[in-house]
Amino acid sequence: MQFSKFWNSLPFVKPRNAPSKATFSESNALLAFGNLKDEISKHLHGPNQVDELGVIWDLIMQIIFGKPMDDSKFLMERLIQLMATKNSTDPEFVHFLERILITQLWTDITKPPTMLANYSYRSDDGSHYSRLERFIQLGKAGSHYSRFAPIKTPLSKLPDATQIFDNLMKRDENVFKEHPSGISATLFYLAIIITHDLFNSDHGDPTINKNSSYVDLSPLYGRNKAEQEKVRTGVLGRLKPDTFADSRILIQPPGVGALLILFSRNHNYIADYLFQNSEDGRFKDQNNDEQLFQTARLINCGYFLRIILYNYLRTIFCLERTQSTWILDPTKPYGKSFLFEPLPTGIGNQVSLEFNYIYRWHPAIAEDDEKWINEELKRVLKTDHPEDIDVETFKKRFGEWLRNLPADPSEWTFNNMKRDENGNFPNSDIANELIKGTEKIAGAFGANNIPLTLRVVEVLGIQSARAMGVCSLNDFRKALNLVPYKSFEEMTDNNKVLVDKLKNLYGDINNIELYPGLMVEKTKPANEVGSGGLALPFTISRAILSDATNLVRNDRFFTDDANLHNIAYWNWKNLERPDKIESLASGGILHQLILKHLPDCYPENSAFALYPFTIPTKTMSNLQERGDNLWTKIDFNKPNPK
Ligand code: HEM
Ligand SMILES: [Ca+2]
Repeated sequence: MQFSKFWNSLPFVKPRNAPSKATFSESNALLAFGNLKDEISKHLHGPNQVDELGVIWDLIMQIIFGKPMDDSKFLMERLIQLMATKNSTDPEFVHFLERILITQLWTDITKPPTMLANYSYRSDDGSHYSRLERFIQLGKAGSHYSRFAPIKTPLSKLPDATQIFDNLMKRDENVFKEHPSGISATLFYLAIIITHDLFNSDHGDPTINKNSSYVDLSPLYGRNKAEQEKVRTGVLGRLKPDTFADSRILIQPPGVGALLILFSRNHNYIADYLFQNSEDGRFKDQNNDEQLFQTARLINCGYFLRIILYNYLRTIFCLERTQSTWILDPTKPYGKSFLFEPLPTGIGNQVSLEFNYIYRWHPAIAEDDEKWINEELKRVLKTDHPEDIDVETFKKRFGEWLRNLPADPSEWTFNNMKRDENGNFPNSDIANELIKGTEKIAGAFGANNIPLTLRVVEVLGIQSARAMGVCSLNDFRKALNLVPYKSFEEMTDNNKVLVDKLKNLYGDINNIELYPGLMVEKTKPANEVGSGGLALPFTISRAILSDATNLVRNDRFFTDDANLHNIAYWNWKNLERPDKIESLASGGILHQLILKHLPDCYPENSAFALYPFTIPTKTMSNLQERGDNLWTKIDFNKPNPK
């Protein structure tokens, strides 16, 4: 309970120096408390006075500071005795004590309830994540996007979307700008899995998100029952070999599919392990496909989250340059305390339109991947010039291509990789894509670094945003409680060329649309601990943290229901390597999947396994910054799996 609310609820306290209005200072609060204690003691008489005051005071402190109660002291019982004896002589005082007691009892139980006895697994389509009957659809696949920011300034006389792309966003030929913090393409392969988990806009109605609003590995497991059934074997909770559900991954650079296959293999490893080792014997029954599948999925999603927190976010914060293994963990419980309401967990989530645009990170595409995508798009869109295709033809041909894929995803392939007789891709093919991804430097954020071949995708994005009434960059900033930009100069860090272009296209700083604005605004300084890992555009760098916190904290399978029973007492150390390897990883987890599921492809101490999200030369210089000798224990050579 908030202190000020509690304070105002007290019936007779008129402290000296108490704050008169909503303003609050801790010293005033303490003074006021002194007064409260005096006031209470006036109502206590006889030999037990001091003792009784102690009982009441302990209870008040427990309510306010959320301290656990030592029930061996029988506080509750003694308070009841006190109330019973005083009721006839001092009813007002007893009324006050009752209020304290009832307040404590009432706040003990979370309202509305945050855990239910059923639905302990992730549903196939993201329904039933919120435990409130009214909200069981929240974030379900096929829902509308939510909207984050209201439109305060109507946008007017907007330039043609192609003009915006060509002037502000297009990567000029042979002018690839490298990422200033040495981030590798592999970091963005993970980012692509995250974004394809959260966003899947319906071409027919872009206000609809065909995916669930939860980080639940839907690229692997599918977005509904039909998709999920296609990737499952129906036996012992296993997935089909090296199979994933989201066909959109097939036109991504092959490293994205390779990374997703690590999670596919990880699922089967977990399911097999549970079947063979379940401590409480719950998987004894060989027909128990469903329970094994669901439990393995919960655990696999747990690995996904851990990799996001311990590898991805740490690299984004540029923490590898320090000896600290700190992570920002949005799942932490924060209970009742002095000044704060408990911070809810597991309440459900629905991603917004605006965040779909916040996460379009096409400037980061590596130079070599750009070439690859261009060839893919030529094939998929049946044209020699994907950059010139119009939006309607793009939707039509992309749709056709998706529909013509084999119905069974275990027959899909990418980058011409061949499955063996068991249906698996060769370890070395998967490893090589990840290794190449770590070798490739990503593109820098900021203006004019989006591959030309994605022109139609960008034009479609800008046009859809207009049709749906997405707000301006400044309105978005206001909604996030960031000061709006006052001038083009401020927004671009005085980049004259950009200022001129923006003036010509938009006229007024408040007229700049959200998405083009995000792609053009100034970026955070590179290589600085805090946010310099990704060196994102200012507004994006702030927004993704709010979004990530909500996504993770509001997912009950990462919080309230992430209990040991639901995951069959899985030991998270299961995939750990020997201590001497773990001590090289700065707390990272991803190497555990790489080394386990791609055996004999990497030396155990390879920078490519331990730090896949920065190019190896950069990993070396980052680690050297730490001031210890960790870097000397790491093998920076490119592995050569066969
Ligand atoms: C590396 C190569 C990439 C390719 C070939 C690619 C391709 C595409 C395509 C074709 C679309 C339009 C999809 C549609 O309208 O159906 C799209 C949208 C999108 N892309 Fe990318 N992209 C790439 C990288 C990235 C990266 C690195 C991110 C961010 C981490 C990203 C985030 C998004 C998002 C959020 C959308 C909107 C999705 C939706 O609304 O359904 N993409 N991308
Ligand atoms: Ca999802």
